[in-house]
Amino acid sequence: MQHATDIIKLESLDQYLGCIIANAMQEGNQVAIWRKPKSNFLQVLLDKSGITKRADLNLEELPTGFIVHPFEDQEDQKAFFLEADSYFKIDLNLSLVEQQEQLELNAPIRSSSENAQLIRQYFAKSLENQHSGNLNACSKKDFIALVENGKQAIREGKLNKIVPARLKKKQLSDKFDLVQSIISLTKSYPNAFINFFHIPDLGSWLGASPEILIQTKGNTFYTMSLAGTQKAKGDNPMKNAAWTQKEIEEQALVSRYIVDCFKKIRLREYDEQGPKTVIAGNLLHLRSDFFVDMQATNFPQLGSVMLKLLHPTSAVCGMPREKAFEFLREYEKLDRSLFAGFIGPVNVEEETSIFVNLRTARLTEKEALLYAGAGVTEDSIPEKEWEETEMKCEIIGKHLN
Ligand SMILES: C=C(O[C@@H]1C=C(C(=O)O)C=C[C@H]1O)C(=O)O
Repeated sequence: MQHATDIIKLESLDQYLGCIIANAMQEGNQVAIWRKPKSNFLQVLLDKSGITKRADLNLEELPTGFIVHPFEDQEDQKAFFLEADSYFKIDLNLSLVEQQEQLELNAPIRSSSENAQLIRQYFAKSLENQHSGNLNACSKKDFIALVENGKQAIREGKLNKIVPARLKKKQLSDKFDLVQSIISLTKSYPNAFINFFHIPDLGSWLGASPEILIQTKGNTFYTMSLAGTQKAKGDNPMKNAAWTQKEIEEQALVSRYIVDCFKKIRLREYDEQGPKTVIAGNLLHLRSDFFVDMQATNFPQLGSVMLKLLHPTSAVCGMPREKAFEFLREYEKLDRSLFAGFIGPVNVEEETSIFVNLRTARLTEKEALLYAGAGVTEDSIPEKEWEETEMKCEIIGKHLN
């Protein structure tokens, strides 16, 4: 660690963060930066090995790190894993000087605009050679046809629910500054999991996920079912929210899916709370919370067991899962890549918090790729599902300037 006194030479937290990210990229390191919901800390983890590692999903046995798993099941049943060669956190409520003892600065000091330029150079130039699947933005007409197709499959009894997704592209302006985007996301979405990660082989992703896939902390296991979407309106959007039967059913299907996973492993003692209305950016969702005491139920590895059973949940894929997956492969044709996969810190400060990779953007030198899906049931109105994906894309899109 370089002497903390150098930190005094920095003007702001933004400049500090820029120095850390730019340097990590320049050195070929993998980096993950996140801010957990309702937290004041930006957590920073660097893997300096230069190797893109893969790890088993036995979370309890993993060292401190950050896990990244694509939407699609992996043949080797492993995930990408950044191992913490360096880990520290920044208190967003304190000045740099007040916390200099806790911070690292192994980076040359550059101005914020130099950092922004440098960071951008390390975003992928083009994705064409990294992808076998479709990387085209989806038109409104095509998405509506896809939703109609899904409704038809539901009417024919092939599916109960399907979650088609689409890709939207947004040009990045010359003044795009990753650090400004990260900071503005942390300020705008206090309830979200704000994340940025850069893995040279996988690219650079920035997101604000509202959805925990699994969390373990002490003896408590937690998961949630999150579905049903409407725009937050008025001064007191939570109070004004009224849910239709379509949304209530859509969310209930996700809860049922979670309970079915518990049943598979004969876990009977869990605490289910909700559903209640929650806010994510300018959207409202319905959410139920599930808690399990891992000690009382004698399930110390519940985090790993449930991770393997839950992903992909019917909130991002559909139900029944296999049929929904086949449907998406045939009709959606999108290479979802890491979108709707899972990401998050593993065994960091004795806690594992893995989120569904939603409300996310893949950053390339010139443009951002935004991904969003919408839960379709028999009663879906295709035009409204399109609008829902537009709003979901905007959650990240409007912070990329
Ligand atoms: C698929 C997405 O979100 C999921 C789908 C939702 C829905 O269909 O209403 C709501 C929350 C998420 O579980 C997305 O953000 O792209």
